[in-house]
Amino acid sequence: MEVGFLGLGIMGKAMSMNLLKAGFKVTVWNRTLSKCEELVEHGASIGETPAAVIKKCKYTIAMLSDPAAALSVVFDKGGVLEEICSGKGYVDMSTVDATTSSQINEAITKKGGYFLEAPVSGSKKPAEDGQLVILAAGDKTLYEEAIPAFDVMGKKAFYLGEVGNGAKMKLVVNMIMGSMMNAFSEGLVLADRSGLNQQTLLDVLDLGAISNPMFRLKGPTMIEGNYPPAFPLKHQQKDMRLALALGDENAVSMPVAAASNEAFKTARSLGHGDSDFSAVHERTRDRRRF
Ligand SMILES: NC(=O)C1=CN([C@@H]2O[C@H](COP(=O)(O)OP(=O)(O)OC[C@H]3O[C@@H](n4cnc5c(N)ncnc54)[C@H](OP(=O)(O)O)[C@@H]3O)[C@@H](O)[C@H]2O)C=CC1
Ligand SMILES: O=CCCC(=O)O
Repeated sequence: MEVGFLGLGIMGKAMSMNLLKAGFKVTVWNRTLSKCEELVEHGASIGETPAAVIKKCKYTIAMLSDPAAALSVVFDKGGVLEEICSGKGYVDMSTVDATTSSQINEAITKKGGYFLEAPVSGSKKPAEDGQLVILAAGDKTLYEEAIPAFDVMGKKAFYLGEVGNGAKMKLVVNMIMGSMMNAFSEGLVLADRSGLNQQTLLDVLDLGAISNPMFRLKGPTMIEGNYPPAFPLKHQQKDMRLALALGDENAVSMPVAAASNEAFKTARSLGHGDSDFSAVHERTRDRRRF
């Protein structure tokens, strides 16, 4: 199957590589062209613009940083809308808000194309291992046609109904994750400052009811003060911001998420935006501030 792929960041690179390895013919595009090289070495072709990729492929997947990027790739010059037409499917797997997804859906369907949003749970390693959890919503036919690709990229795909539901589910999940990360970070600092061994705290947590893969994976590197980017902090803060906006729309009070968003914003302002989101720990343990 011939598939287009737009956006070769941490996630897009791993996901498109898996498609190539599984035998898909993949045409890639990335704003920074040099990121296409490794994919080309593994057999991918390059499209010069998003429009060129759409023209060549029946199905195109996008994995872009945020709503501004997702909209730009569709609506700007050389964008998806220039070539999308009847019989072509566009699957946006970026984490965006429901309004952005709906705008893209409307524009694509107006031109005869069909659209699916399909944000994912799971980070760099699950993307490399084809173990993502896919939260799809939108055109049911396109969902069914995308299953062979979803089976390569993920371990489970959910179909959640109308466009917007995938985006909302993803934001709820990441809002919980971001709040958990802040509580975890505060716990590590509290243990340390009150004279406890942080590794022992990790061992205790791992044996109890709140044991989870995130604490297990991030705990040791947070203790070391090491934050190699798997999920960039700037994207986690974007997700907290979008989740809080969803809370506003639905009059849901979320003081824990709001405080976590402030912590991520502070960490961004301290220069940790491109580090892993666990670098919010640098803000928590900064003695000059707290
Ligand atoms: N990393 C993770 O663990 C996870 C991330 N996500 C979500 O997936 C998406 C991608 O994440 P990730 O791969 O980590 O992010 P990266 O920052 O590594 O990659 C972002 C991609 O978006 C492109 N991009 C950014 N702005 C623009 C623009 N204006 N026009 C065109 N392209 C643009 C970048 O191009 P360029 O190379 O030129 O900068 C790059 O290809 C995000 O929505 C994120 O929230 C979801 C699950 C897990
Ligand atoms: O959006 C990023 C999610 C990261 C994860 O699920 O581990």
